[in-house]
Amino acid sequence: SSRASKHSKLRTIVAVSTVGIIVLVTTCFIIALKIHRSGRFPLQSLVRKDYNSRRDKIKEMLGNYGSLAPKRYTFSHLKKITKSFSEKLGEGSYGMVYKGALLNGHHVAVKFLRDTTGNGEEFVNEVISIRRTSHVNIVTLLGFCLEGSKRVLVYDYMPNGSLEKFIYAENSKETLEWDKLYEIAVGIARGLEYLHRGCNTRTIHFDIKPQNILLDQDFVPKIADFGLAKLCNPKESYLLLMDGMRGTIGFIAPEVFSRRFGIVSTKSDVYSFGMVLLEMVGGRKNLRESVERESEVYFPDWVHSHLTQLGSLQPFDLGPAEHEEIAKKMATIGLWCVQISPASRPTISKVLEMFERNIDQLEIPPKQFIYSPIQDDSDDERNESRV
Ligand SMILES: Nc1ncnc2c1ncn2[C@@H]1O[C@H](COP(=O)(O)OP(=O)(O)OP(=O)(O)O)[C@@H](O)[C@H]1O
Repeated sequence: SSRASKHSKLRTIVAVSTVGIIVLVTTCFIIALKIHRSGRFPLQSLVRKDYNSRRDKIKEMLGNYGSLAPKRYTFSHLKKITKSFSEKLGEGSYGMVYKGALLNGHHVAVKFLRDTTGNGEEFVNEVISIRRTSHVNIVTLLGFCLEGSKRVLVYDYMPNGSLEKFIYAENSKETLEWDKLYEIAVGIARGLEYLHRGCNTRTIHFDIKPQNILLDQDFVPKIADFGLAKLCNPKESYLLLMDGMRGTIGFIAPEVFSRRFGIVSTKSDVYSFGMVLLEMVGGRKNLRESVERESEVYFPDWVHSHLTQLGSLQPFDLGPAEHEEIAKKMATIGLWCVQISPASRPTISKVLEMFERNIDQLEIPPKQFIYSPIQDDSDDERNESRV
């Protein structure tokens, strides 16, 4: 019987302690819930404080630039102005691009960035710097959206799309006249000169190619995708650049790939610009591809030998003499820009000077051997920076 009474005592103790623990846990839960509801829960206020201080910081950063600051859009607003992202303009290495119309009717291109780097403040800093890079030949960034992991840029919409469409046009309606092509070439060079010399910080674009030259309603060229390499994962962007080279051979300057020097400079942009010029000359009649396919001659070499041996660009059917002059001028400047050694290439300001001259005042550069080893001209490059 003493064992039975011990058992019953033990059961009582266990029951009482269980009830005690349940009461204690419930009480703690109710107290925590009350504090939470009152908004005085310390952890919650810490999180809120941090969120508020980041929001205030971003507001302050934008406030410092007054009307020059990029506009901040909410995601729901972007959804509304793009009619729930219904009109896709395309997809590039940085993400999807959709067409939208602001409430005042102004058309915009809304670009979703994927694989972005840095925190919100770093993102806003870069966005401010892109916005401040303002020039008639650079696509205008109007604003951005930053909500959680969503990072979106809002640009002016360019109704004539990219230069690529016109260079390789099959349809004669989409072919641009030589004087228009020439104006576009000069416009791109002006935009590049601004990036290299005119804006607050010397800037290398890294990815000048016809797809990144957009045309407004009057065919004024605007350099696009400027500054994005800094906003998105750099490793990824670098790999994408390499893809770009494979896809559109020669647009990335050879030194960008040189593991030996790893040096890029404003002259790397000049190289890409030269390739764009040559594409404009050769692509207009879709000649480049047929030259390379039929003769296996690298197109810049083909242009070089025609200019030096024949003094003309036959078999182009260039029409009036002034067209031939424009084509020869663009080709000659293009050849100077694609010199293998960055030191032999002109600066972009020099390129603009060359555009001012007559064709007979322009020398044809020495022939280049694209596969020859790259010289170490790192001393010549005062403006260089490392990849
Ligand atoms: N501001 C804009 N106005 C009109 N169309 C645009 C604008 N920005 C981009 N697009 C179009 O959206 C598509 C995707 O552009 P995006 O710049 O993202 O990629 P891309 O330049 O084609 O390729 P990559 O990013 O690899 O250089 C392209 O067809 C481009 O012409």
